[in-house]
Amino acid sequence: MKASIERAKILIESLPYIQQFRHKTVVIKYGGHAMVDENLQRQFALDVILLNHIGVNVVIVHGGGPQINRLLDRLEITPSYVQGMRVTDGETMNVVEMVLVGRVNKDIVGLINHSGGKAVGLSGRDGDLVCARKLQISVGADADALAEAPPEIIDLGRVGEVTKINAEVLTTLKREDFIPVIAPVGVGEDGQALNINADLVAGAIAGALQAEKLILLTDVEGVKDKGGALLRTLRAQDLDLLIGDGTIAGGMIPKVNCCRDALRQGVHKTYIVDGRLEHAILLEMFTHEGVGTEIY
Ligand SMILES: Nc1ncnc2c1ncn2[C@@H]1O[C@H](COP(=O)(O)OP(=O)(O)O)[C@@H](O)[C@H]1O
Ligand SMILES: CC(=O)N[C@@H](CCC(=O)OP(=O)(O)O)C(=O)O
Repeated sequence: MKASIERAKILIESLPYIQQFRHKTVVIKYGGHAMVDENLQRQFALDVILLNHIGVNVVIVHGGGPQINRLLDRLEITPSYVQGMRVTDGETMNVVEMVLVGRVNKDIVGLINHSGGKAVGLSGRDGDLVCARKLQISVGADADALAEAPPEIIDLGRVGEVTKINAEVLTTLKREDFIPVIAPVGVGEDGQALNINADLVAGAIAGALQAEKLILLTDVEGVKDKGGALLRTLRAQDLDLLIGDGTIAGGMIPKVNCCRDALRQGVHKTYIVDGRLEHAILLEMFTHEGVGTEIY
């Protein structure tokens, strides 16, 4: 009986959070590195279903970088990245779309539905949900180079940046209480597929939906300082300094930038959380201490 009363108390402790998040939109980015094993994937699906059942509008955007690399490896294609973005030629684009839309997306949808939820899989090409243009990045001259050397424009191939989110398809799904699961492949101006970093898609969708929260699940406890200590909070205006001095690097750069953009677009709160933690989403949303790093 004592244990049952304790369980009831825990449920009651969640009440303020349930009241706070009911009817609010929460966008969760499920990174490829966070899809560690079947047990964790099941816990992720259960967290999402619970949120949906208590009236939270959950939208999932997933990645799948490591999963793409496994197939590229079998095809003997060597992946390459510039500033955390995959260089994507035509053949690589086919693999990206096959893996993200055909495999990873369907696995997540299958898991949620098999566990009692109602998920629908989409890519950014469905209903022109994620419109994009070709991304061109410039790599500045480094500190040792001549000051007048112009920055080099790098062509990443079929890599996109989001230009517009057509959210009608998401509002239609929401009316029937479906959980959208979105693969980060966008539609270019020529109607062709563009490969977009999943963090950037999640941020843009959170902005378009004016989400209450954007939660990025990854494979570290959160953003760390130079000494490797977890930063529980981080001001958006301090990000450039930390990127400039190399404290924030690699795949963490698009993550923090997408949190900053999302905040600018009106998203209320943004978090970078360790997806390797069981029930990471519930811990972040339903505990006073929270987990991971909040960027505000
Ligand atoms: N300051 C930092 N704090 C934490 N992680 C960092 C930092 N700078 C760079 N990283 C790296 O960013 C990685 C997360 O990015 P990425 O591997 O692209 O994740 P995902 O696959 O989840 O999108 C971490 O595993 C870590 O190696
Ligand atoms: C342009 C670009 O880099 N696209 C990413 C899309 C998948 C992704 O972002 O997956 P994670 O979140 O698991 O890293 C890629 O091709 O890997």
